[in-house]
Amino acid sequence: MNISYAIEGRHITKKMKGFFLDIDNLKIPKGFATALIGENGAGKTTLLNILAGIRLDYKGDLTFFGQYSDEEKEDNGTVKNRIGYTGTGKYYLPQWTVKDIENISKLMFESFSEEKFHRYCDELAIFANGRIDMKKPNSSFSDGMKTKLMLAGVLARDTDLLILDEPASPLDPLMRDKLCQLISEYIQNGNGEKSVFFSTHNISDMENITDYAIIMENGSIVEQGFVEDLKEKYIVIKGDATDTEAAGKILYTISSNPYGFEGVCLSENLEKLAGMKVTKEIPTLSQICVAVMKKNTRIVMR
Ligand SMILES: Nc1ncnc2c1ncn2[C@@H]1O[C@H](COP(=O)(O)OP(=O)(O)OP(=O)(O)O)[C@@H](O)[C@H]1O
Repeated sequence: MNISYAIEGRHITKKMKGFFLDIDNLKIPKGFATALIGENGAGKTTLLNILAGIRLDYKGDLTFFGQYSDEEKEDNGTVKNRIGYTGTGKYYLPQWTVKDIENISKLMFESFSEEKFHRYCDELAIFANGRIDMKKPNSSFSDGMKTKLMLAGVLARDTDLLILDEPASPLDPLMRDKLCQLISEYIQNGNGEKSVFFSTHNISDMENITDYAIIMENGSIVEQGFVEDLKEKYIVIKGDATDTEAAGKILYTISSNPYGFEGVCLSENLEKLAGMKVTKEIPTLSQICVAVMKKNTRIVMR
């Protein structure tokens, strides 16, 4: 597969008190949905803020759309217009009404379409009665509604890259499903040119639309790849209690009870389990992520 990249990063570092972001090689493939996964405090928001241009105090080199450096992105409105961002913080001021958000978005972004904004407000069920209340202030929306309003705002523009920081977290299950549908449509309508990079703790909910996954731990990337490749690299193993101890020495991660064990194994180590009575399963992305996070976490897991 000939892959090009929406974002490439080299030696991205950012030092904060008690935390060091240190990413040697970052690649966000173009034309795909990439999930950024990691435990609390791993550095996901810090990284996304650097990529979105919210945080500029970092070291390293970034290239956007295969040609623009980060400085060029900051100086070049065209590049910024191609990127949409939603965050977990206060992106729209509390006193802004929906009309203000619409007017300010129109001023800031050439491609912002009122018609699309209204359509996405409608699709995302931002207004309970189905009628858009342009006078409603941002402060009067619930957290989920605020996130949906931000999503309607970015989707109303003609962008090539969406950077979404935990878009699913405040959404109800129905809206998570809707979010997946919208991300999927965005990628599909882009003919290989549009990409989405989102962080999430809701791996199972977002698994269906995730093409590429990046797993972070303590400021660094500890695993990344296309989901289909990761599902070949790792395998789920289940076996009897009599083999728990021996399997524990081979498996990547293991959990056990008096009846048996379940764990994740690197496929390349599978032959080392020869002689044990085990069953094998293709892992879900969620199982891979939990295994990689367990393996790399500094938290003591019982
Ligand atoms: N403004 C700041 N000043 C000092 N430290 C900060 C600041 N912002 C974040 N940090 C620290 O940087 C580390 C990474 O934080 P970050 O918000 O990027 O993690 P995260 O992976 O997004 O976490 P979560 O999943 O909980 O949202 C944490 O240790 C955090 O305390």
